[in-house]
Formats: sequence, structure tokens, C-alpha cells
Amino acid sequence: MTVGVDLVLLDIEGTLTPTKQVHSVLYDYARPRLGPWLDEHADSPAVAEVVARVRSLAGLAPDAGTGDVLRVLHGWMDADEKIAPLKTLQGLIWQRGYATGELVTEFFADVAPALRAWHAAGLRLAVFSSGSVTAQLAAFSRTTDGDVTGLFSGHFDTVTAGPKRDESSYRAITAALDVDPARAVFLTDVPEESAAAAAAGWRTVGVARPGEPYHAADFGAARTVASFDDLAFVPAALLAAGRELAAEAARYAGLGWMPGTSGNLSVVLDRDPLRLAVTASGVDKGELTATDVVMVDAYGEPVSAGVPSAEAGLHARIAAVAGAGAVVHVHALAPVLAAERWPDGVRLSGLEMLKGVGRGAHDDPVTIPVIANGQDMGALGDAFERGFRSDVPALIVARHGVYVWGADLRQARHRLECLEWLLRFALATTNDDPTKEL
Ligand SMILES: CSCCC(=O)C(=O)COP(=O)(O)O
Ligand SMILES: [Zn+2]
Repeated sequence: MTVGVDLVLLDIEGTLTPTKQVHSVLYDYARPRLGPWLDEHADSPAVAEVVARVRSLAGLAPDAGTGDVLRVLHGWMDADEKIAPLKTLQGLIWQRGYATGELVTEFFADVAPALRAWHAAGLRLAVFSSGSVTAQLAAFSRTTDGDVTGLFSGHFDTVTAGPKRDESSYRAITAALDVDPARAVFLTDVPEESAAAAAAGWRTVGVARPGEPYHAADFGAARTVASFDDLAFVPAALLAAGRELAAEAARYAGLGWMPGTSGNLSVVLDRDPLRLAVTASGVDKGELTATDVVMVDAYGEPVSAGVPSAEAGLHARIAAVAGAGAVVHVHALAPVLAAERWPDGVRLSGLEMLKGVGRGAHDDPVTIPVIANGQDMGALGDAFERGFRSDVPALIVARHGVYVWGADLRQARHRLECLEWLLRFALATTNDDPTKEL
């Protein structure tokens, strides 16, 4: 099931990394270094704050020595207590371990490809872990899949957001990231965390990985997966565009302008960098669903899963050069016949319908450019650009079809319907004299 979201919030232990890695690798690394760290960094304000918090939380005397503080810290670690001063200290120790290369984070095999794909598709990624933000940044700087810190735009821990089982923590993250929780999803292996996020309005997915402590946990109404391979997230805007494109394509197919699998449509999602939602290639455009859509870049190359229209490169060029918000391409017959009759451009004049393609009046003529067909979208784009005029929102590709664009799909459709009418009129009224121009 494909889900449209803007942000994916991730728990670490049991979700991104095996639990045993935290317990046997990270804890084993930190445990013998806690005491020496306290001694070596006694003058550091951060460590002084940690020691004071431990004394206070554990009910020790304000001047309790390092030995007592250490005993408390070891007790918390053995009980796997997620207590802030312990997490802060562990984070500092792990930071050094990652910096020296002694520690390397091991992700589950499905994690890095999924994170990269979601990031490339324009989703924001963030982390919420009981491990400190310092520890998170260090852990992601050296992983079995390289440095992945660049994929994340937010890090939260129990100090910056609050306890992971409290609804208020998820509200704090929503506010900090300025995201609509209904368009954000939290992935965790702990049912209580999932329930807290859901109570704050987030979408949630339970991650029940085989062999992990919570593999058989009950996530209630939340969806549960065993691997990120089972997740299909796309930007909410892409899915919404897919819905719009599918409805629009069905209209054109109904008119008979998209025979077979011909034709393709696109809308601009973003201008900087340019991103378009374009219909998938090789499918019956009358039968599209919201997920038959691919996000492409300024060259028509896919940046989300799926195979975009083979003509996506020309859509992107038109969107960039003409500043269009939507581009439609159909295989209606009239434009191709008109290009056959007037291969140097189709001149239209003296018709009220010209207002429908952006002319000021019936006596304001327009020439629709015609370019030769080809399979190289870069070459077609160059040919389009050479003949481009900002007041002509259409292009005929000879022996192929027509492209029309506008601020949105609705305007592009209105222009296309009027242009098709004009071309049919031109063909019909010059049948007896093919050399005649309107
Ligand atoms: C019979 S369709 C030939 C390809 C074409 O011109 C077209 O418009 C459809 O291509 P797409 O890759 O968008 O399916
Ligand atoms: Zn085509």
C-alpha cells in the first residue's frame, strides 16, 4: 500500500539497528569508560551537570563521590533505564568511539536503501531516540552504509522532545518540524511509543522485525511490517498529483485522444529544484490510478520509484522554459494531420475560438510551431526552445502528437480542447485546397 507523507520519523534501536548492537556493542563500549570519563572531564560543565543530575535523581548527597555516582550509572545501564544524564554521558563516550573508528553503526540491510529512496523522493527524515542527539549524530556519521547524516533534517531525544511514551513529545516534534502530523509517519518497534504518537495525530507503523524483542508485539490498529521493504512512502503532494493526473487522463482517454497507451501528463511539484509529477510509462492512460505517477527532475529523470513517461524530459523542458504548471500531451489526430499539411507551422486566424488559446481576439492570429519527431528528448527540447514564443502555449510534434500547457491542468485542458477544435476547423475548411492557410 502506497502512503503519501511529508515526513518519516524513525526510532533507532530495533527499527534501524539490531537491539543487540546497542546492548552488546554500544553499552559494552560505554560501561568501562564511564568512570574514566567522569575523572578526565571533571572540569567540563556538561559532565558536572550530569553528575549533579545523577546525585539528585538517585537521592545521593550533593557532594557524593565519583564512586557512588558511577554505581548509580552502572545500575541504570544494567536495567536499561533511559535516563537523561546517563544518555548524555553515553552519547559523549560513543561520539569519541565513532570519531576514532572504534564504533561503526550496523543498519538492518533494508534500512539504508529505503532511507536513501525516501530522501531522494523529497521526504523529510527525522529521528526520535532515547539515545542523545549527540549520540545519534555520531552513530549516523559512521555506519556500514557510510555517513548518512545528510539524509536527516531533524534529531530528537528525551531531553529535546520528552519521553518516548508521552503524547506530548510527539506534539513537540510536530511543532519543531512544522509538519502536519496527519502527513507524517512514525516508525518504531515499541507499541507504547506507537500509541503515544498516534494519540498526537501521527500516522504510525509498527516495526516487528524477526528476532527482535518486540517481533510479536501487538500494535493495535497500527499497520505492522517486518522490513522497510514492505513500506512504500511517497510525498503526499506526489500522490495528490497522481490522483489529479489519473482523473484528467481518463477525460482525455474518453475523448479518444489517448489511444492504446499513448499520451502523458505532468504537473509541477516544485520549482527549485524543478520537480514534476508525470504519468507512468506504457500504461493505459484511461486506467491510471493515483500511484501511476513518478517524480522527475529537470531532465525527466526519475527521483521516485517507477518508470516515468518516455517523454518526461520534454515535459520538464516545457515546464522550465514556459514556466508552465501543467503540461499535457495527447495523440489526437487533428494536430498531426495539420502538421502534415503545414509542416512549417500551423497558422490560425479569424476565429473566435482563438481566445481559447490565449489570443486577444478573433483577428489576433497564432502560429503553432511544428517540430520533427524523435526519441531523444534533449533534441526535441532544443527544437521546442528554438521556436518557443511565450504567448503560444502549444507545440505539435510531427507524425506524433501535440503538447499544450498552462498554469494548471484545467487551463491546459481548456487550451487543448480549443486548439483541437481550431485544427479540425482548419483541416475541414482547407480540404479542397491544401495549400490554403487560414
Ligand atoms: C503508442 S504510445 C507511443 C509513445 C508515446 O508517444 C506516448 O505518448 C506514450 O508514452 P509514455 O512513455 O508516456 O507511455
Ligand atoms: Zn506521445
